[in-house]
Amino acid sequence: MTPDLSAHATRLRNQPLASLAAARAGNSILSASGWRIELARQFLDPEADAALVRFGTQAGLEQAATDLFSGAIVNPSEQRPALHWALRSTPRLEGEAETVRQSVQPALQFARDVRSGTIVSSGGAPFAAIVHIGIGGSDFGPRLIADAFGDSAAPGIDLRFCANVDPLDLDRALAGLNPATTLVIGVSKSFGTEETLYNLARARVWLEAALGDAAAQHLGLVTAAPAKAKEWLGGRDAHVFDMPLSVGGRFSLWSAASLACMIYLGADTFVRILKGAHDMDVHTRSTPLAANVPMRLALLDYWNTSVRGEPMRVLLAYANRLRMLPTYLQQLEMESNGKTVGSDGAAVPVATAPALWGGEGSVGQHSYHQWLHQGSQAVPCEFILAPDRNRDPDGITALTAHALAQAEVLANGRSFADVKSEEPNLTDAVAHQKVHAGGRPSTFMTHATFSPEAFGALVAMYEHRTYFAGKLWGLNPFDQWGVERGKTMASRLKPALAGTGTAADPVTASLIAALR
Ligand SMILES: O=P(O)(O)OC[C@H]1O[C@](O)(CO)[C@@H](O)[C@@H]1O
Repeated sequence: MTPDLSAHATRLRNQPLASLAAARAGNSILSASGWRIELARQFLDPEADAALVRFGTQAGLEQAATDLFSGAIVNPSEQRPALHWALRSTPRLEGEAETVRQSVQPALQFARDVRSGTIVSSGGAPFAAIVHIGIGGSDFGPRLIADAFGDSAAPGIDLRFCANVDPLDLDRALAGLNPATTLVIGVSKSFGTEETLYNLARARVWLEAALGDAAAQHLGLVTAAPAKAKEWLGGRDAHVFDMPLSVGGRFSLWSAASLACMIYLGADTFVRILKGAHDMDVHTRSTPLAANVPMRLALLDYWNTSVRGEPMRVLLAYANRLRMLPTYLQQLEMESNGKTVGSDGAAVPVATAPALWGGEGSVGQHSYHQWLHQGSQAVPCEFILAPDRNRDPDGITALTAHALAQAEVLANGRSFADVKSEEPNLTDAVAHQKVHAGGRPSTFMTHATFSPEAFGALVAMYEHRTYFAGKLWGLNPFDQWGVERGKTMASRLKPALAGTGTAADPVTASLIAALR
């Protein structure tokens, strides 16, 4: 961290956020793809902003963009480029990037064929249900898309998701479905994830019990490991789709991994999502740092977390369509930058990715907003206000008013004097309990006409932000070695759970003894 940045942070730390914000109201706006991003309520002023931009330039953010979009090896520990952006590129590309771009087409065509009735169930009836089986990046993205635009889904198709190895999850997903008209889609980039293989095996038994060999027509597999999928099929047939190796799981919602959504929502809606994301790619690769939305937001993350020491960021999605976005972004940002060792193997000298949590506005106001307003931590918040404009105007006005009010009160607070002047009959004891300290910084994002394109652009913005933030921390945002140890240990504990082995750790051993 440059002494320059920490000096600015110290200088601004005790300045009232309300006055800092008032001085910047309306002139600290970033915009791209129809998204307007207000940064006035951050502990920043023009000097600190300029210092951050200088820091970003020195850190090579613009070169990082060139590296990403030129297919350079930006994932050194796995020696891979990160080509998720190619999946949504409209212009033709070269080499591997073009292969990645083309990889979406077979899934889109399959979706069109299912919707048109060209592809039907083994008995000839149209598919009436889809069960998407996958976990992590092979689940959160498709689930987010399906939930965000489910109101425009094809009538007559019931889409269910299953991720957990808890058998109840699949039982619920299959409950009441008829195997004869159900399509099971298994998504696993590695085709090696225990939860997904467990659920897929059970689903296959469910299909085969009813359909015998015809079950193959009811099974779709999306993976970057076709050989493993073939082995798992054991000579059976199935619809198999490619998921490029150069696309990280948590960056894969643009790929065939979202086949279930392509069928459920229609290929056209999915193509609109890709178009919006591509639009954000064009902004990201062509806009100088100072006005580059993902780069500036990555610098803001570095500022709040590594310079100002904020351990978390709270995402408040004031749009029912985006109610699953916080969960999706938890994986994207925390699995990407939840690390303390750089891609060079050295310890990173500053705090890295903040804990990200949040939920749907205004629902969260009746839950954790009490903590946000009067808790002992003043955490940075991020508002996304993007309701459908063509719905009941009273509701839209109310939602908008609540989002604006929350951001204002978090920043400006409410003093004891304000409380007493507005509610003079209160006892001092109660009046003090109504004081809001304020000083809670926030970013406020709005979009005039939320749409599949706006959605695509938003998610792509977060992807690039995550990449650039990883760059500022000197991390490799595309690997996730930290998830492996738990998986290894889980398989090592199974013999002890079965009573045919022992657990090395005494606490685990006593837990197993109690469980058995
Ligand atoms: O798509 P796969 O290979 O089944 O992996 C699922 C998820 O598991 C992880 O590897 C974490 O365990 C994620 O990165 C990934 O999205």
